[in-house]
Amino acid sequence: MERSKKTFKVKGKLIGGQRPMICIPLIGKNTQELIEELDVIKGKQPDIIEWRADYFENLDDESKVIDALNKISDIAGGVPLLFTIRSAAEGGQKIALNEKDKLNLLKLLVGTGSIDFVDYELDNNEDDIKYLRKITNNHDIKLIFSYHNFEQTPSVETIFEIGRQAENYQADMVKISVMPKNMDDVLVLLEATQAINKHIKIPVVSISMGEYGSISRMFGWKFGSAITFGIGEQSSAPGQIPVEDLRSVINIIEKST
Ligand SMILES: O=C1C[C@@](O)(C(=O)O)C[C@@H](O)[C@@H]1O
Repeated sequence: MERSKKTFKVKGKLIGGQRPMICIPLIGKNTQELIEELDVIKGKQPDIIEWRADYFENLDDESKVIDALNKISDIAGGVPLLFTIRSAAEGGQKIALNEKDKLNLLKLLVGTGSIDFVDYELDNNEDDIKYLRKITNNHDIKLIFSYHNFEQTPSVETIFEIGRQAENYQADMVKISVMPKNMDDVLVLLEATQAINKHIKIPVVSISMGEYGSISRMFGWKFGSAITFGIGEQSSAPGQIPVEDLRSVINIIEKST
């Protein structure tokens, strides 16, 4: 496979290399739930843990967020932490913060040194995207620009352009998660993944969601997807499969190819 893209390491984990990283999302709504979830998840040895903070019921209370983050970071130990407040428009929970509050919170968290990556939707305002790139760069935190479509799978060309847009905004990676209506759509996502992997210089994470798409979570990495999301305790998106199954399939494919 042609590989002109940049890879990078976070806490010793190679992102964008030959083997996909397994990420487990945390979706607890309070600190206690997060700790319990994390205890289970830690035992499953994820490469990355994602805190989907849009599920956290006290997101509008900075001290509670910092307290939860400190606890998560302590328990996670050396496992890289991805911080995501998924927007409601792209499948996240409704939150009490407006975009300005959200950016202020992100600025605060980026300065703590406890998170390794931030995910932010490409659909956001251009000034906000550039601002977030600036503050994450200042703290050497990796930034993922993402796109989610729970309705359909856009064309290969449109998905490719999303990758290009993220690269132009100087993302460290691009994440694209789309809903297929049939297996043709799954192929569209895989073809676009391969094109981005070949021609765009940042690692791509791609997901075809739902029942049709769940196979993309198992072998999308062979087409260039750098991270796959699996269920540790609870699913955070349609079509996710348990991490144990994901790891078995990846091992089998790796052994036989
Ligand atoms: O963007 C993604 C991908 C995802 O939506 C999935 O389909 O596995 C799961 C989310 O938690 C994560 O933020």
